[in-house]
Amino acid sequence: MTSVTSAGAKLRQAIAQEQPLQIVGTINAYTAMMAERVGHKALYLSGAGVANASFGLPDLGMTSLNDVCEDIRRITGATDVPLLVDADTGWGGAFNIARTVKEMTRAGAAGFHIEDQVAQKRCGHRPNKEIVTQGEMVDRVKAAVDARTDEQFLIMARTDALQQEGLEAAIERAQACVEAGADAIFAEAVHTLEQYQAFTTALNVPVLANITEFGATPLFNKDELAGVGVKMVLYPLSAFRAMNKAALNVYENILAKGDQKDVVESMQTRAELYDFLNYHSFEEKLDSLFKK
Ligand SMILES: C[C@](O)(C(=O)O)[C@H](CC(=O)O)C(=O)O
Ligand SMILES: [Mg+2]
Repeated sequence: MTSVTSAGAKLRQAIAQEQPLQIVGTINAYTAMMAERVGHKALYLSGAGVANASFGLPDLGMTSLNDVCEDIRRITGATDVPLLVDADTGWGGAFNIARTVKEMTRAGAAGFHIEDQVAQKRCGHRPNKEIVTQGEMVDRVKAAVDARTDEQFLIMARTDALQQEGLEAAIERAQACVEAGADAIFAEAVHTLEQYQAFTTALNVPVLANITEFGATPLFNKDELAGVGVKMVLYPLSAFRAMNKAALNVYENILAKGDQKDVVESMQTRAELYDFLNYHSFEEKLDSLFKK
């Protein structure tokens, strides 16, 4: 096996090895550690996740490059698994996109996806999205490819064109992005396996399926997606949604009952928490460094 050095190289290797590669959203460093421990080979930092979880904001292009880089650093500082990052629209013109590539690489990201929505973007599964021209999207990709400091950093082009312009136009955009140097394609808000098949047949780079809940895409199984040539399956906010529901239940219970006895069963124990954190090895280090 060739030696793997950069985060980008690790992500490319994972895409080549896993069929398809499952990429799970991790909202913070600790959930990333749990995902790593149970065996996930690729992690994801969601733009919606940064906005919702870190800032209490909707996913409408209100967070900045620095906001996202802070969360990247926290996750890549705690795990060795490659992290794919949501770069939304790249936050501006060619030079801004170049900074996005460089800063995300410095923060430890393995790759990003950049999309063809207008700056005032929306969640990909909401109605009334607006997209930039194919030419402008191709320029975004070119700027990203040109700015790479780690040649293995994965540049994934996301197209939101299916909703407004239909399948053929979306595929044509994706092809233009590949010609401009995109390493992979994120086909957003796809409805059927046949549509995924059309993307994968037309493209000679890996295609990602975004299997986000309560959206436009049915919850296809990874084997169904592999069957139509999809190489990466994304679960951007699945754990976040589950965490939110669990937390809400705890808050409501404490208020209603005056204690948390009824919800303790739903909690991760202190021992489990410490295990994922390698807490005891830190304590042992303290003991050996500062023996009384
Ligand atoms: C993948 C996504 O871009 C994200 O920010 O996680 C979102 C996910 C979601 O809102 O469910 C998107 O698909 O736009
Ligand atoms: Mg997003």
